[in-house]
Amino acid sequence: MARIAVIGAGKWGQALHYALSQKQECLITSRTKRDIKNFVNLQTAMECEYLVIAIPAQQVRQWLKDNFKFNNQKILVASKGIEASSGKFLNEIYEEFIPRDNLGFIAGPSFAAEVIQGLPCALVLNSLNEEIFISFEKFFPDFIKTYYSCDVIGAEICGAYKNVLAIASGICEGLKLGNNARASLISRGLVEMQRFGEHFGAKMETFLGLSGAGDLFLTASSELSRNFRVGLGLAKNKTLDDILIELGEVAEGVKTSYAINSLRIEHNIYTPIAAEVYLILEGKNPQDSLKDLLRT
Ligand SMILES: NC(=O)C1=CN([C@@H]2O[C@H](COP(=O)(O)OP(=O)(O)OC[C@H]3O[C@@H](n4cnc5c(N)ncnc54)[C@H](O)[C@@H]3O)[C@@H](O)[C@H]2O)C=CC1
Ligand SMILES: O=C(CO)COP(=O)(O)O
Repeated sequence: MARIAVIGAGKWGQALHYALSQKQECLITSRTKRDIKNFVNLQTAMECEYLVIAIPAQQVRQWLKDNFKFNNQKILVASKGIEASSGKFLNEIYEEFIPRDNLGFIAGPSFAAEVIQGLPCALVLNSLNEEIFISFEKFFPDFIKTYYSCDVIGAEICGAYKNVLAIASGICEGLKLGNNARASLISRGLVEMQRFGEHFGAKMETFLGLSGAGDLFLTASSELSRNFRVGLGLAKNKTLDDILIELGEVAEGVKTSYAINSLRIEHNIYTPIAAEVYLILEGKNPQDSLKDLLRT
């Protein structure tokens, strides 16, 4: 009987399933049946001792309410985002259903498209309980190097915030503002997400490591990123609806922009880039955002 299963068979779930199948049998399940080796129904997957959950952040609460039965499973959360309706971080939502000692969170630069080809990558497994890291690290294949961190909130904020900054970077690219502008945007973005994280108790070093700078540099500089491509579309004045239909996959930065906008107002945090991304999603002209960013 397999001990580990991936829940969610989107791009990231499938890539993690490929990686976790290298050393042992790994099951996978999703809402719709897929033609993937070791695809099982949800009930069978849920019987595994170790679960990796890769469903979009905005669906997590409802999915847990409707489907999850806690049976002392150890869980790695693979999603990156903040719940827009409540401004809650994913660890807060999961902890409403599962004891925190059973939870871990994946962070770090990791395009699914490269992981599924077995290309080398480094990930951080974050948990308040180091035993979760010790349990899961042995499942990962040789082409993935895993690191441990106990900074769950820092990892959560890095993974969510960098998606919003990737939208900003895609806009910058789409407007053909040049390499200088993009480097400035990314480095100011890193300072901004660090400031946001500090407010919520994140460790500053997390922002300079794989989870922060690593994932931000990756996502904010490549068309492989869905969030970056949303930015490219916005710069071309496409409607958000058209961009998301064309994308056909989740771009977490969109809803997370709304969550960050509510949190920055509620907690009075200075987040100029995320604020402009939110306004552009609400219809502001990107050129006007640029002028405002250069002025403030
Ligand atoms: N694709 C990537 O390179 C990476 C993605 N992630 C994160 O992983 C999460 C999932 O992303 P992808 O798999 O790439 O997205 P995707 O758009 O490829 O797939 C999303 C999956 O979630 C499932 N899903 C949607 N609504 C659901 C619901 N209500 N209940 C259950 N399942 C539902 C879909 O059926 C689909 O299988 C996101 O939070 C993303 O930020 C993290 C690291 C890398
Ligand atoms: O999180 C990711 C890589 O680490 C994937 O980013 P996108 O969701 O923007 O494609």
